[in-house]
Amino acid sequence: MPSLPSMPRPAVPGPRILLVDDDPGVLKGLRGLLSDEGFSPVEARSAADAARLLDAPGPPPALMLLDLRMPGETGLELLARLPRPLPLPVVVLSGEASPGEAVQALKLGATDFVEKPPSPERLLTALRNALALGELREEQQRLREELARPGHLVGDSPAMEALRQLIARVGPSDTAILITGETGTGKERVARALHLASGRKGRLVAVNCAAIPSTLLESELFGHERGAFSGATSRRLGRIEQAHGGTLFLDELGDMPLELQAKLLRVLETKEVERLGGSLPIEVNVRVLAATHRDLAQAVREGRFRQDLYFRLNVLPLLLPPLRERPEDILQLARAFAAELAGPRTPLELAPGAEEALRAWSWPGNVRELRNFIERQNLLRGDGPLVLRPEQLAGPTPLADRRGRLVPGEKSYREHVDDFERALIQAALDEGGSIAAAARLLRMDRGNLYRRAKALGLSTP
Ligand SMILES: Nc1ncnc2c1ncn2[C@@H]1O[C@H](COP(=O)(O)OP(=O)(O)OP(=O)(O)O)[C@@H](O)[C@H]1O
Repeated sequence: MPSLPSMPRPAVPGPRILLVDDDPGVLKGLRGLLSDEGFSPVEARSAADAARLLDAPGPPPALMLLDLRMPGETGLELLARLPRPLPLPVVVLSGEASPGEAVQALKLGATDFVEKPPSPERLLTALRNALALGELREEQQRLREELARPGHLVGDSPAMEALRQLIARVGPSDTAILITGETGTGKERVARALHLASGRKGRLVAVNCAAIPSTLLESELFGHERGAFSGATSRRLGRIEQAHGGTLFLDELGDMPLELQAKLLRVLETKEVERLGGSLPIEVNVRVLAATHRDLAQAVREGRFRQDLYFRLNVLPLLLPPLRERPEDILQLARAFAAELAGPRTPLELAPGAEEALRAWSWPGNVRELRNFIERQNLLRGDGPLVLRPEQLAGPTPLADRRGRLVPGEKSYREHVDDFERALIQAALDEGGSIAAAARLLRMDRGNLYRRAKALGLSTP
């Protein structure tokens, strides 16, 4: 076969750089330098011209190189009136006489400044760094928006991909679903995603069966008529009725007392609920989602969980793997939490070894622990960048070491207190073997202990 003559490949246009300078000589020099380096320069002879170009429809240039001293509106004035966050990264060009103005420009959001006349190496380095930072910020903004979407699950690991597909498939059905997985793996978030995928018009009503004392759980779920028991001064709708037309999410179902399990099974089978003290069953249309970090099959064998309810809920089991089994998700989640907590203008930086340390850490509190970790580092950074370092991942201070040497600035007062509290609660959980026993050991309210343990990233027995 005759070979085709080779066609010249069309050049891919490089990033568009908006050059703003009133001096035609400077513009000419910059244009030559940047074109040779593969950029596509766009020129403006005044701040007003630049503002017009930025207002034009279509995506803005990738970066603006802005002279500060110009007749009419100055570079600083232009910078000050641009929307926040800045629509593009800005590097300023400042004459030697204007270091104060350069500092002012940085305060107004410019990424860097280069003195005039610029050395080509310095200028190109500044442009490349600013472009890289701009890309990072865009990525942060995208992650932040993703995380803010209710029910959105961050993570591209095969396990998360499979989970997303499963949610899309089973979300729209009315089948009850049991979501299992260690503490903090995202069970509640998955429940939210399932509710959104269901298209049901009603609300998602969540009940945490471990946080509500068992004596109150029944009236919380089923509601009561006036006078049903002492203190029932008026009729109250239970959570099951509140979820009518929507989804009832029973979190920590493994902690539901056996008698209530029987009542719940009846609701699932008859689609009716009876308020405490009421005489008539009320029809309800609810989709039930349940979650637990316990091994329910084991609980069934031990007689702590009803087998019939387990079978009824386990038609579509959905298992969330622990974070340590999907290390590909760790960095992506960390970046999403950083974008959420520190804002898109403070990208997450990783010191050498940090990525390895993040992947190597066992994350016993899973995604919640990772989020708490990023939140802590964000609080500690003050005005500085959000940098993760391997040594920040050293485990909680053991109780016995709490009188160890203090390293200046290493940890805040709050972090020391959290470390101490974490170790104390962990010790009580180890000793007691259950939330109730640990709460007794610490003479603490059970619900309160449960919430503190969660907040500190501990898994509860
Ligand atoms: N894939 C994910 N993407 C984004 N955020 C997540 C993801 N998984 C978990 N999270 C976040 O991590 C935190 C813990 O998640 P969640 O409360 O859903 O866990 P859980 O498994 O229900 O925990 P528990 O068993 O302790 O009740 C929440 O802030 C949640 O938004």
